[in-house]
Amino acid sequence: MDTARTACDPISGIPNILSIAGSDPSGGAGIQADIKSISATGGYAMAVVTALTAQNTRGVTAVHTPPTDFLRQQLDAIAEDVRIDAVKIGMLGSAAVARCVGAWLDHARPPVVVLDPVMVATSGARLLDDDAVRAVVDLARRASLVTPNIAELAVLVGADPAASWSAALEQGRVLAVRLGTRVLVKGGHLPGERCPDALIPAPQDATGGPDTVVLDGCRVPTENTHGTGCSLSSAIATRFAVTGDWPTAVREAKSWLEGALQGADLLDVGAGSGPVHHFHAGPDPRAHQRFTELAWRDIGELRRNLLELPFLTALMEGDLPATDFAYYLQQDALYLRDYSAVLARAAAMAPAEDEQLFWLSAATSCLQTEAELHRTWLSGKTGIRAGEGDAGPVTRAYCDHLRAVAGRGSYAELVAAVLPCFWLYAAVGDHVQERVQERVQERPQGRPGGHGPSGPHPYAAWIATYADPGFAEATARAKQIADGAHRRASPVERTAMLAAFRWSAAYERDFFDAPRARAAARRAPADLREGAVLA
Ligand SMILES: Nc1ncnc2c1ncn2[C@@H]1O[C@H](COP(=O)(O)OP(=O)(O)OP(=O)(O)O)[C@@H](O)[C@H]1O
Ligand SMILES: Cc1ncc(CO)c(N)n1
Repeated sequence: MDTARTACDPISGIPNILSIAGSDPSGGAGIQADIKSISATGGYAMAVVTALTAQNTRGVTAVHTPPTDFLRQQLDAIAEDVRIDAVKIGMLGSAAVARCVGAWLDHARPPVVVLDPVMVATSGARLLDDDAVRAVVDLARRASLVTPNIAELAVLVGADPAASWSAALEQGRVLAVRLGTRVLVKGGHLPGERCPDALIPAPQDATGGPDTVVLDGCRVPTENTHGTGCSLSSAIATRFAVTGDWPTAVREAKSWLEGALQGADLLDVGAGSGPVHHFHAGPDPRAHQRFTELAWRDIGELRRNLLELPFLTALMEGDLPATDFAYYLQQDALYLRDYSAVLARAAAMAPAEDEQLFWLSAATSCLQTEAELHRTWLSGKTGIRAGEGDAGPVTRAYCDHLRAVAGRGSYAELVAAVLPCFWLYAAVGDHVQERVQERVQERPQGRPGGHGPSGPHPYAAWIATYADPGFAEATARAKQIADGAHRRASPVERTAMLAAFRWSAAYERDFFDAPRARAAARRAPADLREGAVLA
């Protein structure tokens, strides 16, 4: 399976996770646990049933396995319609079922597969035929990650169960080599105060790649551990689909499971080993994540594109055509007037006086900056002439987007929409400052236009404006306000916040590219074919 992928990028920010597993009607393990785990850790859960168990917290009394034809029909029905971001596989029960799932994986090729090689329930009941072990090994070779417990690890390497953590790690390394895939060794069944897990890289990763990552954890004093393995593997699949990084996914899933174990005794389900509390953290895991972290990660690629734009490179080099610079400044002045109005609207919607004051003062600063742009840069003194006075297509689209969110969005959504103008501008400023500082020190400010290779940097004075500490402070405060609004927001609002942020970030990038796009459009030859519309 593909392992070097990045996090999925669905519009909603919610990946689609498919569990292929057995049913536990008592709800603590199997697909029932998977659906709860996936939902609790930020995924959209789907489930294909391999087998039905008659089971409670004390044990399994019967297993019914529907025909594999029907299993394949369930799998195909999903794959034909839904984008699958990750698959988690649990109880397979028999060799025929394992082979059927293997054939479907070869056909559907989902990007990520986490295999929990379920053999025995926490209660001690067997959940896999003896002759099915080979078929599970075959399946495990197609997985991105395999998560056996101590007993399953021993069966898979054909040895006695490890009695110590170091013996378990050794068996994990043997298994990773045998399967050619990464393995999570779980310490849940070893004695001791600690409950460590270890992520062992696939052999091909290990050469120059990451080393084994040990994730320590404290043992939660509870008897209610039914379904921990199912819950953990589903949470890892989900967090990997969100973050694109295995150690991060395991760390986040393990920390979430620790909370679920801590909450387990609050539930009152059965007389045996009861289930963990999947929703100990509330219904939406994003409530516990910072918006700024989610959003910044979300626009990672866009940020890289932005910093590589020819406009910025030329600005730093000092060979940006003066006309492009003038166009940028003039569009910025037009933008700031609208942006100020939108910030004033955020002030009007703010739930508390300190936030109201912050947005009002930001709105005022925008108008002052706009006036300053005209006075200092666009007045003719600098040799820059403001071209025609209309808003260009990017300015227009960006302002329309902001005004639309201000008109129909919530406060949280509006805060997310105005944030990239602070944050990305500050990021561009840091980047440009860093790159040109040395050169600017050597060659003090000069005027745009005619500078020789040894002359002063023509944009030094402009670049110096990026270093404004007041702006950095305002950016930090805007981020803080966005995080607070996200904590208080509903799940639907949180999704809208991310979308609004993403759109604004894309317009920020396009804004810096607009002078080049405009110049390129001007240079494009007219279409003189018959029937073409002449401008
Ligand atoms: N009492 C506990 N306190 C903290 N973490 C635990 C505890 N018991 C298990 N874990 C953790 O739960 C996860 C699942 O481990 P475990 O070895 O119990 O899986 P499993 O045996 O496959 O589970 P299942 O009960 O579903 O068969 C691991 O991350 C492990 O470290
Ligand atoms: C259906 C099912 N799958 C997995 C396990 C392992 O906990 C279980 N007890 N039941």
